[in-house]
Amino acid sequence: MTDAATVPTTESAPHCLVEQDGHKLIVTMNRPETRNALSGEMMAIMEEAWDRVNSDDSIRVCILTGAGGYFCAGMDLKAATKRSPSESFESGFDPRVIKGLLKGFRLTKPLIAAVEGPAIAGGTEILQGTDIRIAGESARFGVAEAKWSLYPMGGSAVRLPRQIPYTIAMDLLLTGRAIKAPEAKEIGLIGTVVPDGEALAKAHEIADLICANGPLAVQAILKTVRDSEGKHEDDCWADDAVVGKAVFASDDAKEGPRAFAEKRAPQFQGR
Ligand SMILES: C[C@H]([C@H](O)CC(=O)SCCNC(=O)CCNC(=O)[C@H](O)C(C)(C)COP(=O)(O)OP(=O)(O)OC[C@H]1O[C@@H](n2cnc3c(N)ncnc32)[C@H](O)[C@@H]1OP(=O)(O)O)[C@H]1CC[C@H]2[C@@H]3CCC4=CC(=O)CC[C@]4(C)[C@H]3CC[C@]12C
Repeated sequence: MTDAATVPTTESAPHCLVEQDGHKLIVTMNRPETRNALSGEMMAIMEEAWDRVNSDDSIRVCILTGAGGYFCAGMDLKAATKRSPSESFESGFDPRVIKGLLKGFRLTKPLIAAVEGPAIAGGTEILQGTDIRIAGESARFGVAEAKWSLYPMGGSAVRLPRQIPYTIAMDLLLTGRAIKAPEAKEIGLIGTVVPDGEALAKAHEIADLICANGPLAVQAILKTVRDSEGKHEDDCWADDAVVGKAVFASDDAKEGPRAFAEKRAPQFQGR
């Protein structure tokens, strides 16, 4: 496996690296000289990676990280000076679905974010499409778009107030100020703070725990959580039962209890 901190960082290097390590797919935004600002190329590679996560049964969990000790500084603001920011919407780009940023498109496998350094604007926006979020203690988060009279088109005006308390979401969205990892954990934007430089290792540790679990159970839990978002709980139980019964009917659901009784690690096949 390539170490993201040692990958080539010239403009000729791919803007995003995708590597499979056993059942894990690691997606690394790779433009460290711009703090991994999002480019069209980077977004296209991420879109392909998300399709691969959803379609490849050998992938059980995905990790999203950034090269060089940075997560992502959002849209490439310098590139945006070369033409009117709104021109991209005139050339067929439909912002109702921004797959690269996981807006209007969801993964069927868990996505873990490993954040070091800045995760600003689009960087904090894509974070909101991840399931488990780990950050080095000096990582910085914020939705800076309003500072440049831009709009958080990655979905934050809709998602952020659903993911963290309303008044804090409004403070972050309207001021554009950045917060450090301990505060981000306090408000529930991220789940775990580790010493700087250890976010990726922690993400692998958590990914390994998930990979050892029954993949059908993991994906079913994710599906129910996603499908029940925003619904009254009484409107969820019918689907919850269908999804749960399918997991209980699987070979893996026989293997799990058998492994427990035989005092050995289960060998799940995903069927
Ligand atoms: C619409 C969405 C989204 O909602 C909009 C945005 O994301 S707006 C982006 C706002 N970003 C910021 O405010 C961050 C700005 N940067 C900073 O504040 C700081 O640099 C930092 C805190 C990140 C780091 O600080 P440091 O002190 O550590 O480092 P610093 O010295 O400042 O920087 C080091 C060098 O890095 C350069 N740098 C940093 N950030 C950027 C940046 N954002 N862009 C360019 N360069 C950056 C800095 O200048 C330094 O360089 P030097 O040379 O050393 O000076 C949009 C989100 C994704 C968009 C889509 C992306 C793909 C597309 C491509 C197209 O062609 C069409 C459009 C689109 C589809 C596009 C559409 C909009 C989005 C969906």
